[in-house]
Amino acid sequence: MSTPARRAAPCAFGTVTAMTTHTVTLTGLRAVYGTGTRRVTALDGVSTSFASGTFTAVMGPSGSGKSTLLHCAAGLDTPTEGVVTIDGTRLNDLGEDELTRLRRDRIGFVFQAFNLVSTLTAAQNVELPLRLAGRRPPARDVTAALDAVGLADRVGHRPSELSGGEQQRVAVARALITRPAVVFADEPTGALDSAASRQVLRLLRALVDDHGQTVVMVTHDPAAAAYADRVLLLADGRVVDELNGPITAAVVAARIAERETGPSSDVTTPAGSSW
Ligand SMILES: Nc1ncnc2c1ncn2[C@@H]1O[C@H](COP(=O)(O)OP(=O)(O)OP(=O)(O)O)[C@@H](O)[C@H]1O
Repeated sequence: MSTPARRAAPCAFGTVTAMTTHTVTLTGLRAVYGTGTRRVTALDGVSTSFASGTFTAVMGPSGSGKSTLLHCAAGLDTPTEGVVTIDGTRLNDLGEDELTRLRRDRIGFVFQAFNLVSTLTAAQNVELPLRLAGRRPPARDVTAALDAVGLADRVGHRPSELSGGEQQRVAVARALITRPAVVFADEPTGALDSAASRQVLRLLRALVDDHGQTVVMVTHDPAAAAYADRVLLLADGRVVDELNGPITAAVVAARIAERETGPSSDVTTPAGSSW
């Protein structure tokens, strides 16, 4: 699957291969909660990076540290140790106000529970991050954002007047309105039926392919992970496996099953996979 980070770019002297840059870099992340008998190591030395214009799925058993990884990478949580860099900025060096600004301006969030404001219309929800930053986006920008997620005809609808899939697409439009460096999605299809899930996943995929957006998504669902370019598998707070394209739901499911029960012989792994 081609992505903007890997595309060959034309230039005055012919064609050059674009260099991969990494929008998000995590180095030696540890996250420890509680003390004494209540002490939990949620992340235990995670180092990885997310290339610009790529789609990464983060998977692993319940309690393996997926949400903690996402929250630390997004500056919502502070790791006990380690460094997070987004778009060249070290989060560790930022004060609370600067961190709030970075989250608001450079990061898009999509959560399982859409988190829309029920009294606001779709358009008002989309423009909310900019309003909170004291900016008033032109109406055409808001309409364009809703158009991009296939909801140009739902601009004036309130969340209760939209289906779950439509609400999540409003949340994706809201995540994009600031043109963020990276979109973090925490189980974005967890509350959706399979048809609505596919729409949201196709949308995230299209953002990567057509606009060079960087997307990092936590999911439990191998079918959702199959939309990604790369799958990271966590266990006990560590990255224990990695799968690079071509990725199918069957391959992801087989790799997860292998980790739980040992190798299976009935699913073949495509060349290039590297768990
Ligand atoms: N604020 C916190 N205080 C104490 N322990 C926490 C906190 N946040 C997470 N943990 C613990 O850290 C571990 C990792 O949690 P995390 O939510 O990152 O896992 P997860 O892989 O996202 O799980 P799930 O798939 O169930 O959502 C768990 O054992 C959890 O109980």
